[in-house]
Amino acid sequence: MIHKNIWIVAEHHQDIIQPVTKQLITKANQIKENKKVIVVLFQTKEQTLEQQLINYGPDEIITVCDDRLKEAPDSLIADLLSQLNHKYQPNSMLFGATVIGRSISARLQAKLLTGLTADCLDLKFEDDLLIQIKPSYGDNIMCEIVCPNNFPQMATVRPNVFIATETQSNDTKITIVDDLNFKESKRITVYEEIPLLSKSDSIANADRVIALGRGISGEEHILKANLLATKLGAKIGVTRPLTDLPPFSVDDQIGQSGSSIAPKLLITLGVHGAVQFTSGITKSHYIVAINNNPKAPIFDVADYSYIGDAKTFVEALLKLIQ
Ligand SMILES: Cc1cc2nc3c(=O)[nH]c(=O)nc-3n(C[C@H](O)[C@H](O)[C@H](O)COP(=O)(O)OP(=O)(O)OC[C@H]3O[C@@H](n4cnc5c(N)ncnc54)[C@H](O)[C@@H]3O)c2cc1C
Repeated sequence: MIHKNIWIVAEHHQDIIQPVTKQLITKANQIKENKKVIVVLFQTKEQTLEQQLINYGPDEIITVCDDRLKEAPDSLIADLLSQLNHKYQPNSMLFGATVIGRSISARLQAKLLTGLTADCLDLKFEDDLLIQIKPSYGDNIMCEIVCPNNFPQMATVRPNVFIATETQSNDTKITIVDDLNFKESKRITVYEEIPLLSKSDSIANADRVIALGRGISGEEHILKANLLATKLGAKIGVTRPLTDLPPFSVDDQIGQSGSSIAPKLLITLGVHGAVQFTSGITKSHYIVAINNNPKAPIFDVADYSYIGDAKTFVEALLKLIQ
């Protein structure tokens, strides 16, 4: 079926399919209408990562199993995807907006001379047209981008803007492709693989998060908030102004230009609630907001509110749970 299928390019590290791939499968299943959701999986012969994908109910997995993929640079993966695209002609191709997803998708888009929307926060279809929704104009508006004249329609999507849901379905078709042309490129030799512990992954996947804003900056208060986080088993995230303060960096930032989080419990301390921050916390289950300004917009999204001094609140809570 030409231009009818939604492709998701699977990302995996150390034999683990990344959460963004599962999130994209769930989202694609929700919006697919009459299209099929197909995951493209590149793996070595000893890897068997299909089951981790089947749990999320794609209609089909197209897998390329080849030991040359172990050391494949992003340019080779883009070339293989280009060959697959010419063979199957999908409607759209989705990637995680990760370092790898961004690198491969941009290379592929240049080869295929089609459009690519980076960093989408939402997707929907109008018939076969993929509506790619992302912030624009300094993140002040959400705009809808379409690519009506070229296929595939390509987008990268920020991790954690969708929730991955496992399904019971067991009828995923597996298609093995073994006739691709691997262009010789021996530019990379992998000697060892060490997992990179990214702080942004850890707040994005944390069950409990304490978010610090400008209303609680100051070394002593940050130390106390850290102590509270340790006691609650929470990770610390920050608003953008605090990324300029040691020990924080952009890796710790929550919001539109930082990480989207989905914890069961989020406590915000001295956070105003600018839309650029709140757009990254919409998937939180319970939000407890502490701010000394009763008109702070953070209270509009909070389940529980405390109007008062965030430092006093932290000290009182520390006494309660010691
Ligand atoms: C293009 C763009 C992208 C952006 N992306 C992001 C992003 O991803 N994430 C992000 O966070 N921001 C982002 N911003 C910045 C955002 O607009 C806000 O400026 C920022 O979120 C404000 O951070 P804040 O709430 O810590 O600080 P402030 O706005 O200064 O708010 C501090 C709050 O603390 C309260 N307060 C003060 N003292 C106390 C106290 N003792 N106890 C309790 N409360 C107190 C104040 O009442 C106030 O509400 C972006 C901005 C732009 C233009």
